[in-house]
Amino acid sequence: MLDIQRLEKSFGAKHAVRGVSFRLEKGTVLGFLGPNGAGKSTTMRMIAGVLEPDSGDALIDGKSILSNRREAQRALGYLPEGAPLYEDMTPPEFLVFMASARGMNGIARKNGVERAIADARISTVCDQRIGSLSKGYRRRVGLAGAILHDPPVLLLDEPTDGLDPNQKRAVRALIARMAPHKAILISTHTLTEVPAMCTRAIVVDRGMVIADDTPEALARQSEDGTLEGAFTRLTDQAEAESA
Ligand SMILES: Nc1ncnc2c1ncn2[C@@H]1O[C@H](COP(=O)(O)OP(=O)(O)OP(=O)(O)O)[C@@H](O)[C@H]1O
Repeated sequence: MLDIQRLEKSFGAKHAVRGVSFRLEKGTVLGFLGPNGAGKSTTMRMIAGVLEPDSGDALIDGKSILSNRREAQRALGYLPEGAPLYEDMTPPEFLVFMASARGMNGIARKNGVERAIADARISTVCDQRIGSLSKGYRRRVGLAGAILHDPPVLLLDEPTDGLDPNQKRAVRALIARMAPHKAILISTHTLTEVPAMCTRAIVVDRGMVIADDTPEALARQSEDGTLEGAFTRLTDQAEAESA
């Protein structure tokens, strides 16, 4: 469903993403982990077609984000980091706008907006302007925008960032409900939620994939048996190897 092929990106002298490749099948929730500045958001932006790679490609449901961007983006729901939203709109206005931009009309648009509002649990804030919402609710409006057209592939950049524990649980439950029918890539710094949420985890460091396994197998690589321990060991090791 998602086939990432040797993506590369530099910003001036900074080689941010260095040949990242992986494949993701339906039913997989992949935790995309790595220290600050590892290249996670840059990789996700290239997959989403909002940043041009220097080389490499991403096939979304078989469609190239470079040569068939429109079709590829149709198969993709993307929650960017920070989720820039239209502050003066209410959530339903924003979702109708997004749905129209995606070519959804009539009953399909109405049903899509209603389903996204219910799934993201934002019905209680539908009368408020997005600009007046708390960080957590804005994140959930962004999430509603990403799932609006029920795409087979989801790219969620820190979806639980800024959410309180109840909202985090609600988002994890939503991801679990969607998981059997989709391929989902999630970046997060909250390692404790990875075993419960993800069936697989990739660790990137300095723009390269340095580990790819189940969260349980990764955790077993650490002395204390935790994913945090494995993360520290792997990323410290990467630092030592490149020193
Ligand atoms: N537009 C840009 N211009 C210049 N450098 C950039 C740009 N975007 C990202 N970078 C650099 O590329 C590297 C990777 O950044 P990226 O945001 O992809 O990391 P990340 O893994 O998502 O980090 P975080 O966990 O902090 O969000 C960093 O060194 C960053 O400073």
